[in-house]
Amino acid sequence: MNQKLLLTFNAGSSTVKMGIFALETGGARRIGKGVIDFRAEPLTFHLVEGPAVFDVPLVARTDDLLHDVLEEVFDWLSEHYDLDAVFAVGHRVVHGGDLFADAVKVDDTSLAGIESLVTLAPLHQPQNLRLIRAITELKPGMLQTASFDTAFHRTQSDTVRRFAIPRAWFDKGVKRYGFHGLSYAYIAGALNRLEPQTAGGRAVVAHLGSGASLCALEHGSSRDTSMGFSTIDGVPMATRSGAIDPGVLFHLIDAHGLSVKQVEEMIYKQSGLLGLSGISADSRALLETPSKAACEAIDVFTFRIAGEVARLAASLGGLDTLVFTAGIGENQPAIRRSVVERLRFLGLQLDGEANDRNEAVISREESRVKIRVIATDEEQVIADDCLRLLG
Ligand SMILES: Nc1ncnc2c1ncn2[C@@H]1O[C@H](COP(=O)(O)OP(=O)(O)O)[C@@H](O)[C@H]1O
Ligand SMILES: CC(=O)OP(=O)(O)O
Ligand SMILES: [Mg+2]
Repeated sequence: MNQKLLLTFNAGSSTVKMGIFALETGGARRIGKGVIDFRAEPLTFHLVEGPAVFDVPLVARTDDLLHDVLEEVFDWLSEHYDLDAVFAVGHRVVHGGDLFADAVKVDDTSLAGIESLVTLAPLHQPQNLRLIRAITELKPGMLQTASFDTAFHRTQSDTVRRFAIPRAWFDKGVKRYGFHGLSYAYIAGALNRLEPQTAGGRAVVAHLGSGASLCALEHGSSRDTSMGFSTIDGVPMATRSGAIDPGVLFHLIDAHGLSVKQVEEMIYKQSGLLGLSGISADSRALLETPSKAACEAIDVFTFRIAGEVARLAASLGGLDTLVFTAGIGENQPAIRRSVVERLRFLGLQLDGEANDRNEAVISREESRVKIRVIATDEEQVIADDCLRLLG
């Protein structure tokens, strides 16, 4: 009998990451990964199968229905894998609000719940829903599960989750939820394997990708995080502003006549590294560009990240471990160096050579805080959730 397969979808703000997992005794083992890059023109499917890497330009366009894109990707995948052996599909869904404390099977009820949260994550939730619907259409009867970014943060106290606005709004759901929970769950598991006694103790994890946030972990449980009600809050990102004085938004609307939609577009899509530099949303490009604006964009980015590490350390009452993860955190030594240098006053000491080589531990022996680089794997968390739910 053919080996059973499981697919995972992780729709972020700019890419859809796919995982192909084989079912084995003991769990799901990754055998392939793909990325559909919505920033590329033409749309590109990037497949990694062991040591082999394929880059396939797609005929489908960015504005085509996702199901056209997926059909083309599945055609391509079927040359490498027996797609008839796929027994389930697991999805990352960014917002679970107060409705979902854990991963769920997708059915009419859970789908309605996911849909009711669209306005809370306009950059992500619609894409998550489009993927679920496209699979339902392309593979009728396929078992699907949803794993929520927000669920990991449900261990936070109400003090952390409250905004200082009239308290009735908290009861109506206006509160800090936190995101990137699948990534933090993976890192908490990795810290637990590395340091079984303490799971890193009081740890701050910096998830720095296109979207970026930081999380305060106490022995592996979330206590605080930089993203709050929406995926805008916290540190600046590729195209999102990060936390901004709400007075700026009132001013743009009242004094400059911008519509709420225009402000939303600006804050989600034209700000962050892109807005600050006027050059690129990709920190790689900015580090290579010798211009004042590019330098300033990186400076603001690392300044705000270091500030958030210090705030979260205060939230934890101390700091034992700092972890860098996601695209930038795992691969960009210059950004890590700049963040850590700003935190020397907290006793952080970087091993410059280990940092330049992207090693697993990049702090010096005498550093008061251990600094680690851990590659995150949100798809593994989705696959594990999916297996657990479907038994
Ligand atoms: N190999 C790499 N080297 C340097 N930077 C990278 C690399 N891969 C990704 N990045 C950086 O990480 C960002 C994307 O991170 P990622 O975690 O994949 O984000 P997301 O899941 O939010 O799309 C890119 O914009 C780029 O700046
Ligand atoms: C929540 C979020 O910002 O996700 P991503 O980094 O994948 O865009
Ligand atoms: Mg991501």
